[in-house]
This record gives sequence, structure tokens and C-alpha cells, in this order.
Amino acid sequence: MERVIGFIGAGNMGGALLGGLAREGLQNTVLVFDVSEQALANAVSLGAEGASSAAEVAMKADIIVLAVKPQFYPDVLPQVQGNLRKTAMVISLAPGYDIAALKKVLGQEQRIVRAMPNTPALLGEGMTSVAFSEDSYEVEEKEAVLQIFRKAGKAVEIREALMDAAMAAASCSPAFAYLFIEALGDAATAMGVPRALSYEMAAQSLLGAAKMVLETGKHPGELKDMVCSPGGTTIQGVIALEKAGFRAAVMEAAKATLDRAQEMKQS
Ligand SMILES: NC(=O)C1=CN([C@@H]2O[C@H](COP(=O)(O)OP(=O)(O)OC[C@H]3O[C@@H](n4cnc5c(N)ncnc54)[C@H](OP(=O)(O)O)[C@@H]3O)[C@@H](O)[C@H]2O)C=CC1
Ligand SMILES: O=C(O)[C@@H]1CCC=N1
Repeated sequence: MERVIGFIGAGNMGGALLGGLAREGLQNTVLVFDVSEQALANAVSLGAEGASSAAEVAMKADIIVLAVKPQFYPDVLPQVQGNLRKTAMVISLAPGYDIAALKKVLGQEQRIVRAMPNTPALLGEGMTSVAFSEDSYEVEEKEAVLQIFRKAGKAVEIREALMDAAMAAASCSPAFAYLFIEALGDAATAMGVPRALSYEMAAQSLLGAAKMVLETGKHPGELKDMVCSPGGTTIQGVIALEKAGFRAAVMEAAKATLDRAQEMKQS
């Protein structure tokens, strides 16, 4: 069965998911509404159809992706509520609104899915965690939801209680990685490497290191040890990072995002 996928919001995250979906050509009808003309035009250039309102997307789509910031949910949810098909599945990407809070507004019978993707979805390298409401879903319906995110990278099903942790680990973390790349790029530039090459070196080494973790199955500590020659250079850098509290800083950063998501929680 061909399902219509609707996006309400096609900015940084919705646009990245659309870009991921469109990499091999859109397989479904994709309907998009965005108040930003630029975001809408970008979605249309990827093969999506423009809608004139959030209500139109709610009425016509089988799967609706809410991809506006949670601050706009009080505007958008009432436009969606009352226009949804009973069988529609609504996917929310936002922290702060759990399934129970969304059901309060959209209706207890409405099937709600929470998904926490990340912007590398644009390149098919995303990581998305998905939690389904405790309603009844055909296997094939869950697959249709997971497929949206699998086309944009990896997708795993998790318990909703882990959603904020998944956000910290996979959705906020690209920003931390960019800080690391930027800092390493600055350092290499200071050492005389041309700026663009500095970023290329930093980014490619991070990409390669990430692939080593994923593809060798080795523990990150073992891979780190393989780089550190006894009495060599790398171990001095590791010591400097430890002195600066690098690992504690990363853990604090992840915890800060989790704390913020919990502060944003709607009752
Ligand atoms: N960015 C990320 O890395 C991630 C984001 N998320 C979640 O994804 C969701 C979207 O975030 P993100 O893409 O970053 O946000 P953006 O602001 O980049 O994109 C949202 C888009 O929706 C538009 N918009 C605002 N109000 C409305 C409305 N009433 N109806 C239709 N469109 C509207 C915005 O237009 P305008 O710009 O004019 O306001 C914008 O184009 C959020 O819930 C966020 O928490 C989840 C994981 C990662
Ligand atoms: O910063 C945010 O709130 C969103 C959610 C996860 C990544 N970006």
C-alpha cells in the first residue's frame, strides 16, 4: 500500500530527513507544509508536493511528521487535531512532548510515534531512535515508519523512557562533534595547515575513527591504545585532554541536554 507521508516543517531536521528520503528518489507521495517559503521551495525541489496548511497535511497524509520546534507545537497541534485520519500515525521529533502529552491534544485513540533523528540524515548517515505508542500497529505499519528513517541512515526502536538519552547520544552529539572538528581545524591552522585542509583532515579522521568503532567491533579504548605508541606523541595529547577534563566535559554536555529536555517536559 502506498502511503502519503506528510511533513509539517521542513527546516534543518525535516529538510535533512527529506534530503535523505530523496537520495534514491522519493518512493512515496510526500506532502510538505512550512511557513518558510525557502524551506518549502527546498522540499519541492526534492520532489515533495507543497501543501497550503498544516491542516491539509493532517487531512491527506497517512504518516505525519511534526518537524517544527516544540515552541510552535501550541500553534501547530490544534491545526492538526480534528483533521487527522483515524488510522494516521503522527511522528513527533520534539523533545519535551511525550506520547501521553501528544495524545492529550491529538486524541487518546490517535497513534503517536516519537522519533529522535539527527541532521546527518541528509547524507543517509543519520541515527534515529523510534518509540511507538502502546496502540496496535500492523508489523508493516511499523516498518513503514522505520523505513522513513532507514532511508536516511540507521533506525532503532527503543522504549520511550530512553528517548531523552537517545537525543543526548545521537541528536545533540553532532554539534559536539562539529565543535571538536572546528577546534582541531583551528589547531592545525595554527600549525600552518591551510584552513580548508585543516577541516578536511579533522573531519575525515573523525569519520574514519567512527567507522573503526562501528566496523571492527573493537572497544573504543582498544582502538585508542592502537594509536598511542609507547613514549610517542599521541599519548601526550591524551594526557593533555585528560588534564583538561575532556571526557568529563563530554559526559556533562550529554547530561546538560538531558536535563534541558526534562525541563521542557509538558504535562
Ligand atoms: N535540528 C536538529 O538537529 C534536530 C531537531 N529535532 C527536532 O526536530 C524539530 C524541528 O527542528 P528543526 O528542523 O531544527 O527546526 P527548524 O526551525 O530548522 O525547522 C522548522 C521549520 O518549520 C517552520 N515552521 C515554524 N512554524 C511553523 C508552522 N506553524 N507551520 C509550519 N511550519 C512552521 C520553520 O519556519 P521558520 O524558520 O520561518 O520559523 C522552519 O522552516 C524540533 O522538534 C526539533 O527538536 C530533533 C532532532 C535533531
Ligand atoms: O537542540 C534541540 O533542541 C534539538 C533536539 C535535538 C537536537 N536538536
